[in-house]
Amino acid sequence: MQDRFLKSIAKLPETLATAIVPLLDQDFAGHIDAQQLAELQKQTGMELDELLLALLPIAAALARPPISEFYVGAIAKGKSGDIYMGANIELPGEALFHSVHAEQSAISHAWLSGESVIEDIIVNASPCGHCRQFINELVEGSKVNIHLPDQATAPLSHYLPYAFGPSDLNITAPLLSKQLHTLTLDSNDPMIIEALDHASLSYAPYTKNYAAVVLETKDGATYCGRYAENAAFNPSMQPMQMALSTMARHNRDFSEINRAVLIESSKGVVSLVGAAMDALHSVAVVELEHIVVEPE
Ligand SMILES: O=c1ccn([C@H]2C[C@H](O)[C@@H](CO)O2)c(=O)[nH]1
Ligand SMILES: [Zn+2]
Repeated sequence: MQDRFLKSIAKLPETLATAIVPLLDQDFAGHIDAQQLAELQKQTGMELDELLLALLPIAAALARPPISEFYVGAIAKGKSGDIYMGANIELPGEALFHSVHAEQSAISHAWLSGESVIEDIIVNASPCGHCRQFINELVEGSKVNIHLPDQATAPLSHYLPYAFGPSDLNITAPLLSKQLHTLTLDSNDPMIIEALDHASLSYAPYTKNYAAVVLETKDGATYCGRYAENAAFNPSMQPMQMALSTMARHNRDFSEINRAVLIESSKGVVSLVGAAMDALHSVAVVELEHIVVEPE
C-alpha cells in the first residue's frame, strides 16, 4: 500500500479498511471500477451512498495543499458505475488562482477516462461557488447529485439556483459531450502525438483554443491534461493544471517532470502559454515546448 493512505485507512470503518487495502497498491490513482465497488459493498455490507462517503478520506489523501494544508477529497461517479477520485492541489509560491479544486480533479479524472455523464459528486466539504459553476458546465449539470457528509443529497440546481451556464452563450454540447476537433501535425514524436490527440478532445467552445498538455517523467510515464473551458470564463480548468493534478493522483513528484509539451490551436482567440509556463515553473525546472497547430 502507498504510504500516503496510512492515516486515512485509520479513519475508515474496519471492514472497509480491510476490503480496500488490496486496491491501494503502487498503481492506485483514484479509479475504482463498478465491479470493484460492488465487491467493496459486498464485503462491508454498506449501501452505495454510505460507501462513497466513507471512501472520502482515501480521496483526500491524494491532495497536495502546501499553502492551506486543507485536504479536500471528491469522488465523481460516472454513468458507467465507475468512480473517479480527485483532490485539491496548490502550487507553492504561485498566485492562488493556479490551484485545482478537488471537484475539478475528480471531474477531469472521469473525463480523461472517457465518461460521458457524471451522475454524482461526493465531497468532504461543501463545494465552493467556483466548483458549483464548474459542475454546471457538464452535460446535464443541473441534475448532478451532490452528496455531502451530514446533508441530504440534492441536485446541483439546489446548490446553484438561477444558474448561468453554457446555454446562455448558445453552447449546446457542454463539457463531457464528445468533442472531436481536427488538428493535424506531421510528427512521429509519441509525446506530441499524445498531446495532439488530447487537444482534439479538449473543450474550448468560447475561444476555440483547443489545447492540451502532456508531462513526461524520467521513466517515460506520461500525464495529460486537456483544456476545459467554463461559460463564466474564470472557473475554466487549464490543461497544465489538469496534467499536474493527474500526476498528483498518480503519486508522482512534480520535480520528476523531464519534458513538458503544450499544444494549442492557431485559431484560438487566446493563448495559454504564459499561464502554463507560470504553473509549470513553480514546480519543475524544465522548458515548456509550445506547439501551435492549424485546425482543418
Ligand atoms: O470546493 C472547494 C473549496 C476549496 N477547495 C480547496 C481549494 C484550496 O486548495 C483549499 C482552500 O480553499 O481547498 C476545494 O478543493 N474545493
Ligand atoms: Zn471549489
